[in-house]
Amino acid sequence: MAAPVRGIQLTRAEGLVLVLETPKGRGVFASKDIPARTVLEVCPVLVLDPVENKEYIEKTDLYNYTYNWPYTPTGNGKDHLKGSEKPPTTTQAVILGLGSMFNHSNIQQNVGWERDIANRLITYTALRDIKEGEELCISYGQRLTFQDTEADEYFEDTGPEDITSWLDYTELID
Ligand SMILES: C[S@@+](CC[C@H](N)C(=O)[O-])C[C@H]1O[C@@H](n2cnc3c(N)ncnc32)[C@H](O)[C@@H]1O
Repeated sequence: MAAPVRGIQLTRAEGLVLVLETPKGRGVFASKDIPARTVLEVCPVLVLDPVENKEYIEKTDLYNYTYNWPYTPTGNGKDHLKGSEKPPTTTQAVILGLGSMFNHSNIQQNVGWERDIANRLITYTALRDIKEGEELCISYGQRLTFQDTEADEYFEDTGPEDITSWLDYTELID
């Protein structure tokens, strides 16, 4: 009998489909009801060298797919960004698997994610019960690199009385 394989358990929940043409490009949707707290996907990540990221990746479309990731300086001085005396403590990471396909929503965020720094993984989990047909969305935060298709809805939802949201909104369209 073969020895058991030791490794990290990878998960992809059932009931996830990739829809190719949505107003946000491709997106992940539920093809069946998904209960809250379901682990949707465990994604390995590729942590980028900060200098390579700055010099190359940031100039490509991949820039729109990377996540912030902590960086431990090598100590060899080769990871200093141009003009900086100190090595960076953060870099960017490319998320493999379905992780890179989750679109952003401020108003319908239903997926949370957590970094596992030591194992270079991200785990995506359902934040609430998700109904068949819903898009699965994470929040990218407030500083977006594109025009949010839901920005108007977000504004209508929060209203100008809510000064914090108003400021967030103006930041998005700057
Ligand atoms: C990580 S990718 C997500 C997958 C992407 N839709 C695709 O087709 O490859 C991020 C990109 O998706 C698009 N996107 C994500 N959320 C969006 C939103 N709320 N409004 C408009 N575009 C969005 C933007 O083009 C963004 O740069």
